[in-house]
Amino acid sequence: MPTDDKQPEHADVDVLITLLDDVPVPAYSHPGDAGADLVTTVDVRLAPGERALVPTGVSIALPDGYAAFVHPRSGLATRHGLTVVNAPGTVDAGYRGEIKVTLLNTDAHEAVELHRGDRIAQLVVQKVERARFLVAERLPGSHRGSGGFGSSGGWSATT
Ligand SMILES: O=c1ccn([C@H]2C[C@H](O)[C@@H](COP(=O)(O)OP(=O)(O)OP(=O)(O)O)O2)c(=O)[nH]1
Ligand SMILES: [Mg+2]
Repeated sequence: MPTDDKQPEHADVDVLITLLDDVPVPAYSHPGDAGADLVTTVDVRLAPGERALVPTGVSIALPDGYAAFVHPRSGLATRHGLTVVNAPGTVDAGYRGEIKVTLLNTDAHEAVELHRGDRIAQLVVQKVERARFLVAERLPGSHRGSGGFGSSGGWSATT
């Protein structure tokens, strides 16, 4: 079993990983962090409004009952408007391909330049429930009912 100094001393789950490139094992920056950072293996330049599918050089085998979610990094989002189009991207337990990140430059004016090795997103490993969907004639009542999409107010935007 490969080991890495940066791996947390106490982990909740072991996840097998293969490194498809010369990249670091995804690491948590601080104890207690939820997301382990993923890097890009390529240089990318995203024009305003442009998106790209960016390889990370890692593939993983999650245990059954887990999924991993590809989240944006808040610093890149705040400073450059860089986000993950499908945030959070879902990595299924059965997926053995390379994890990729669909980055989007939401900035209206500035291009974003990323270089090989830059940390571009973070991977959150979580337990997930699988549901059995049971078709019913009608659903049990609830306080919310069918209200949604701003039904609780607190919305000052006008169109
Ligand atoms: O940000 C992401 C999202 C997904 N994936 C990989 C892992 C995931 O298990 C697979 C499929 O993702 P998803 O189910 O979201 O995509 P889809 O468009 O429904 O494709 P598929 O028909 O293959 O399920 O793609 C990534 O590498 N990065
Ligand atoms: Mg799918």
